[in-house]
Amino acid sequence: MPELVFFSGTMDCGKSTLALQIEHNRSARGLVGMIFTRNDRAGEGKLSSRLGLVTDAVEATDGMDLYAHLVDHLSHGGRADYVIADEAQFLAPEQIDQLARVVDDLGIDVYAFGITTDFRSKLFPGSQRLVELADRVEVLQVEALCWCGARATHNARTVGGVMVVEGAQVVVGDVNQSADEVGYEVLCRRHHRRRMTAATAHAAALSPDVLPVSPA
Ligand SMILES: Nc1ncnc2c1ncn2[C@@H]1O[C@H](COP(=O)(O)OP(=O)(O)O)[C@@H](O)[C@H]1O
Ligand SMILES: Cc1cn([C@H]2C[C@H](O)[C@@H](COP(=O)(O)O)O2)c(=O)[nH]c1=O
Repeated sequence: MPELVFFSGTMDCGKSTLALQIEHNRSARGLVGMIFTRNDRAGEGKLSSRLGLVTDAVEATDGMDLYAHLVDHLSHGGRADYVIADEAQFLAPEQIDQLARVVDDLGIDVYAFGITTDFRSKLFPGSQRLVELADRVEVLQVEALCWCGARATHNARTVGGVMVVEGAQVVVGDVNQSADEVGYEVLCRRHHRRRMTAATAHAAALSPDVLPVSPA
């Protein structure tokens, strides 16, 4: 049975790498995929991983009907044995419905990859719809870690290393950004709730308030 599978996890846990591996393994066996992406850091129409691999993809723009795109492709003699959708959190809920229709009406497997929640721990609309519709939700096996060593479950947005909680839901960016840039850091829930990033934890550890005081 064809499936809609949602591979989810925090930022930097290997989702795009897995998407590229699935693409590689299938194309090595002569299968042909249709790859969608949206707002990849490498630029429009790219699916990239931090391991340095990148492939061309179809940019899923606002209002684009992904089901109609597939039907048009197939009816013009194109082939699609499976579909990959990376950065699926950025897709509109209607586009997730269209991907479900690809599975049900065209009998094609769809593998979607994305982060579930934003920097405020709120579901992205596209991810919410995937959780609602997917046949399976798979959490990636490679755990991203919080600075404290616990499993990272949340995405923090940072400015100069300090966690922020105001701003637009969508701001394309990366982890390990330099000091003044807007960036992201993955944290465990405890430290996300306390807004404690690696930089602020380090600063607190250096503060005289928390240093052990030797008796005079
Ligand atoms: N220099 C490196 N050496 C080995 N693994 C790396 C290196 N850089 C990144 N990675 C791996 O790549 C993962 C990020 O992969 P990526 O597919 O870009 O993540 P995602 O799409 O989930 O944001 C990291 O969690 C890590 O496992
Ligand atoms: C938490 C969060 C993330 N984003 C952006 C930042 C990146 O461009 C992508 C995630 O990409 P990755 O391959 O999973 O690292 O999402 C955002 O726009 N808003 C957020 O709240």
